[in-house]
Amino acid sequence: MPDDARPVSTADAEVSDAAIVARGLKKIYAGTKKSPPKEALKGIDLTIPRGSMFGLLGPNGAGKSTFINILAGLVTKTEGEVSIWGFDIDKNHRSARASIGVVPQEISADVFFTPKEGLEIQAGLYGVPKDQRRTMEILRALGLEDKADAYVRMLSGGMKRRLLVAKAMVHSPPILILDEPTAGVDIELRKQLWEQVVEMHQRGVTIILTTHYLEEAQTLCDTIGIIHQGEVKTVKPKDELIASLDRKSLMVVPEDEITALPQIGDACRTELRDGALYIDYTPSTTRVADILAALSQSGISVKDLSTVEADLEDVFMEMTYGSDS
Ligand SMILES: Nc1ncnc2c1ncn2[C@@H]1O[C@H](COP(=O)(O)OP(=O)(O)OP(=O)(O)O)[C@@H](O)[C@H]1O
Repeated sequence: MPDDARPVSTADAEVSDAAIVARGLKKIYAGTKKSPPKEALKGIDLTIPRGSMFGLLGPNGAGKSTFINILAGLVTKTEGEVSIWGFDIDKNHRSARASIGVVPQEISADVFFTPKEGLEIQAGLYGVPKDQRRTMEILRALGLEDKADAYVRMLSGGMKRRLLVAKAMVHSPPILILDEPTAGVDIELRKQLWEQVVEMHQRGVTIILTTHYLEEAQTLCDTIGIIHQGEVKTVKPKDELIASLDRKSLMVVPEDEITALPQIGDACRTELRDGALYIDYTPSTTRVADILAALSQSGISVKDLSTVEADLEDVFMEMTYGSDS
């Protein structure tokens, strides 16, 4: 990657410090006789920090694949600017492209080559000189060393996915993008794949992933972007995002059976389930002490209690389905 291709005159220092920067990015797919043009991205601004494990979330049709395909050079943007690792995708196309490895959604493993041959061919396509290739090292990192010379058709589904990750890494890009890498993969294989991705992240690779499994994003990602109907709804560190949802739930196990719901202020929603009392409240306006005082006034003695934090799923619902109305 030539150093002189780095942006020097760009006033925006953020561009050279970020893994990905998109500004006013629009994509309008042309219409056909049967369907009108589709504005899949409506001028999005998005900055993905270097070194992050970034989760790009959004419901079906939100524009995630369109965004990723623009980064991968598979879809042409209609308007706006994008830089990858500081390289503008129009002005420095080759360096921008060399800075990312993309793991596609679909398994399209080439059955005619062994994993080792497949990686060598991919490295050739990226112009990696023979003496700089890391074929066996990459296969080892992805737990495929002993399958280096196997027929690809003999590999399990999980191994084929890991082979796709290996192929995306042949040119040692600083950014790895995984588009729904675990859709339809069973839990054990998903775990294995993530272990390897986490290891790559620990070695310094910036990871960007889209997934439908919010639990996965919550466990793995440090930063989350939510995209909905072609617009970025939010980008925040995960913990901040979850905390920003001013909602918690208190579960109270009473000493004696509760027959009527107690009155606990207007801001709280109460519900009886399986003998326990669930109280949803907004931590910014209601203190747990006030709730406990109200319970005591209603003659309820508390045997046990625990709080349940909001999770990414709650945030996601609020940012997407909540904003439809
Ligand atoms: N080639 C295309 N031609 C026309 N419209 C398209 C094309 N590709 C995608 N779209 C439309 O653009 C919008 C965004 O699609 P995109 O695939 O980017 O969403 P997504 O968030 O990746 O969804 P999913 O999670 O289902 O993959 C959708 O309304 C989709 O129907």
